[in-house]
Amino acid sequence: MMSQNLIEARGVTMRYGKKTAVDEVSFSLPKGRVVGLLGHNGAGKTTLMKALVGLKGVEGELSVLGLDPVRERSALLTELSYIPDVAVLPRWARVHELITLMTGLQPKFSAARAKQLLARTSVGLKDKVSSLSKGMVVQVHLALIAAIDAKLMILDEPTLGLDVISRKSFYEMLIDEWCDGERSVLISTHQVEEIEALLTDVLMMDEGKLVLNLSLEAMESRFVALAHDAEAADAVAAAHPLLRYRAMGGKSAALFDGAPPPHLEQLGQRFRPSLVDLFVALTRKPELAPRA
Ligand SMILES: Nc1ncnc2c1ncn2[C@@H]1O[C@H](COP(=O)(O)OP(=O)(O)OP(=O)(O)O)[C@@H](O)[C@H]1O
Repeated sequence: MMSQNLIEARGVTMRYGKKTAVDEVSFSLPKGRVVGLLGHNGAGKTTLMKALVGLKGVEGELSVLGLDPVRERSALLTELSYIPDVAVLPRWARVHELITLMTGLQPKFSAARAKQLLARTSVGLKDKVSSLSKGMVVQVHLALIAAIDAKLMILDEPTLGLDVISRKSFYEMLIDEWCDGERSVLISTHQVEEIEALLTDVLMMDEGKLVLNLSLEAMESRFVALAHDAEAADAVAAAHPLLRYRAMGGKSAALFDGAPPPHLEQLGQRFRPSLVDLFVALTRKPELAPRA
């Protein structure tokens, strides 16, 4: 029977020569989710996304929208909205020409919908791509792919190089205009803080491995942060938290997977850890990683 999930990955491994870029990754992506794919530079995010759109084959099992991404790539591409990390729009083109181009290329693309989405932005249909700012180009790109009637959108670092206002309007357009409770979107990004409020789920990669696959709700009930005074530091350290850090206001804090031991709870104050704290705890900082 065909799976209800938009993505099913079982033991997906991907290599470049001897380098394992994606290591035994398994996850399912149901409909109606906004999933953040997080990881340091080189963690394997782009490589995994390449597999999802059939640009690179995998060892293991991978199904996207019920299709084999490599063998059934052309069918898959009509059902998918995708912006790669190297996305460029032809600089010579005018926006209305891009709409015409998409109409010819994508059976599920709606020109009327693209125009409606562009009306949200300050971009005109007659504008040339070369005259647009980086932020405007990314908005045009989003309008074009969000006008595809698809169930799944894959965005590889879509807001790279944009200022905070442009990033905000990008995500607003994505959530308002594309997410409808049925469609799902998988977004890779380094802007962990900014994206936390948008996400329903998080996938965290570290050196090719999936180190966390969790809904934000589950994250809140599973991980506990404890703010404590300096005097409690030794007792906290003895309980081997995932991470010890400075929380807001400079107070010492520790992050636990599960409830901290009862004797510690009395020494501190529980608070909700942020996704950034969890990210730091679960992924190694590249500058600290020993290289073989
Ligand atoms: N074409 C390639 N040939 C050889 N090795 C590659 C190639 N592309 C990526 N790699 C290696 O695979 C690993 C994963 O790279 P990938 O680009 O998937 O990481 P990423 O998480 O997307 O990083 P970033 O956040 O910097 O974009 C890295 O060690 C990288 O050096």
